[in-house]
Amino acid sequence: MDHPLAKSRLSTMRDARTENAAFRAALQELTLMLIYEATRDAEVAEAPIHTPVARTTGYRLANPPLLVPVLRAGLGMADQAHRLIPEAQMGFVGLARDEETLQPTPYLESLPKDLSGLPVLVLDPMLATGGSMLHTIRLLVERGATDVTAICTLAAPEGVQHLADSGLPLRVVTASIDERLNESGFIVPGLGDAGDREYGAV
Ligand SMILES: O=P(O)(O)OC[C@H]1O[C@H](OP(=O)(O)OP(=O)(O)O)[C@H](O)[C@@H]1O
Ligand SMILES: O=c1cc[nH]c(=O)[nH]1
Ligand SMILES: [Mg+2]
Repeated sequence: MDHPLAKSRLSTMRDARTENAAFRAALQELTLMLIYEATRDAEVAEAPIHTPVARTTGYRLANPPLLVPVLRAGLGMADQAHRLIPEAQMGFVGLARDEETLQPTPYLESLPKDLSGLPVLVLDPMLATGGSMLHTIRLLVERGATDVTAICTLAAPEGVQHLADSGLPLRVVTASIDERLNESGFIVPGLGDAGDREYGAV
């Protein structure tokens, strides 16, 4: 997504001087824009409605998606996404990346059993090596999902390539593909550890 307002919110998030509360606020506003972009081609159902003046056609999402925030950092996107799509169901995945191996360690999985026919929007601000997103998407595909969109505020080229190489059915909506990963697996220039910047260091 390329939009001046998205760039402005992402810059607030990147700025090391931005405190937790302002970081969460900017993430919420950017989430609104990313969800708006991700649902641009969503199927709509029509039904006749009456305005105070005339009869016209009303629209709603034909097949509301499942929202899946990846804890912790994705939790900061969940309420905003739900506000935009209140009829959506929500599932949860909890992962913490091992600082040495960079592999995701799963600690929570709360998803509907059957996802066939259901579009899924995965919410995680960061796509770095792509390991956490791939783990999450595999859980979804195992349950029959065939239409998965990863919503990330920013991504590393290495992570995008990792997802592309997986051959899994997915697309990525992001406000930026940054330069690279550094030797510690952090996105450069990035914004640091998204979970810590939302909620404090663990
Ligand atoms: O693409 P990857 O290399 O897998 O890295 C991305 C993951 O790292 C962050 O979570 P983290 O493990 O820091 O957990 P947190 O949200 O609890 O801080 C981020 O929110 C992603 O889930
Ligand atoms: O730069 C990064 C990489 C992984 N996870 C984060 O929160 N930030
Ligand atoms: Mg983190």
